Amino acid sequence: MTQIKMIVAGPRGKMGQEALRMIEKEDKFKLVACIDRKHGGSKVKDVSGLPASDAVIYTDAEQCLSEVEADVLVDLTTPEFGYKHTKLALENGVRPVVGTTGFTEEQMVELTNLAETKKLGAVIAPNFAVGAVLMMQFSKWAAKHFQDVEIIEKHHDQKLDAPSGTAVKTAELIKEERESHPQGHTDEKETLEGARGADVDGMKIHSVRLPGLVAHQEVVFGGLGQTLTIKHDSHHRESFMSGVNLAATEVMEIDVLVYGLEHLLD
Ligand SMILES: NC(=O)c1ccc[n+]([C@@H]2O[C@H](COP(=O)([O-])OP(=O)(O)OC[C@H]3O[C@@H](n4cnc5c(N)ncnc54)[C@H](O)[C@@H]3O)[C@@H](O)[C@H]2O)c1
Ligand SMILES: O=C(O)C1=N[C@H](C(=O)O)CCC1
Repeated sequence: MTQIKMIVAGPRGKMGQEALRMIEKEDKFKLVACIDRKHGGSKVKDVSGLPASDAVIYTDAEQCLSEVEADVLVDLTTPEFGYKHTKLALENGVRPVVGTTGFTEEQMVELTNLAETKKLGAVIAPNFAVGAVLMMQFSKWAAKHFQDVEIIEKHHDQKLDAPSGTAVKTAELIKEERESHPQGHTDEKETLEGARGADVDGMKIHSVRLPGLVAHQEVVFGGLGQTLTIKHDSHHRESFMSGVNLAATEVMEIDVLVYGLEHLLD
């Protein structure tokens, strides 16, 4: 069996550690290197808490992606470095699988064009949990029948970006079905700035950040005499790993960038 050779960026992070455990368990994957801010030149197995792998850690992403023979980069870092790593991967013929959220629209367009030029598969998925992908798809469907909606996303308090990538993607999917219009009372005034949340075409997004949370979202639709709430909870980061596994496998079969795991699910 030909193994898929993987680089993981952000191996000591909450998601990075889960990804290393998932890769270690799967015969079809082989960890060949990691990109980290620390421990350059060390082996993964020499860093406390990481699996027993001989893969070498690089602090220079460009050096790693140009020197190491790899098929896939899994990026689980920060918006700033995730973008840089994804671009470097594509420039060096490595297929990116990106969980990092918070990319701008301009960055998404640039990366999509770069993948097309290079004829390389790439996956950028704001949420790798299958339940969250279904929650987003159900919300798109519900938006055909309910025009008024608010999104409440709740995450742990170490998250850098707001709103979450999942909330942004959910709003984009709903926009495909919902006529742009203001919601709430026409004379509505905020007496405390931000009280009504962020605005996307009149629909509102509210971001909650608290210790104890992992990743949660409620999409609340309102109609005459009824509401519909579509809710998903990730209680553990293991919930994302079947999606990372699927993306790292399927990215080898495509030659364009896809945004969202739904493009790879049956
Ligand atoms: N798509 C999904 O399903 C999903 C799920 C969870 C988290 N996320 C996203 O994944 C990212 C990581 O989340 P997390 O909870 O693991 O965060 P985290 O803060 O626990 O981990 C981030 C890691 O990135 C490392 N890092 C930062 N800059 C780096 C650089 N230049 N080179 C290499 N490593 C670098 C940090 O040292 C840290 O270990 C975030 O953007 C988050 O929004 C996505
Ligand atoms: O922990 C995070 O950060 C998460 N971010 C994703 C997002 O921004 O949508 C979703 C899963 C967890």
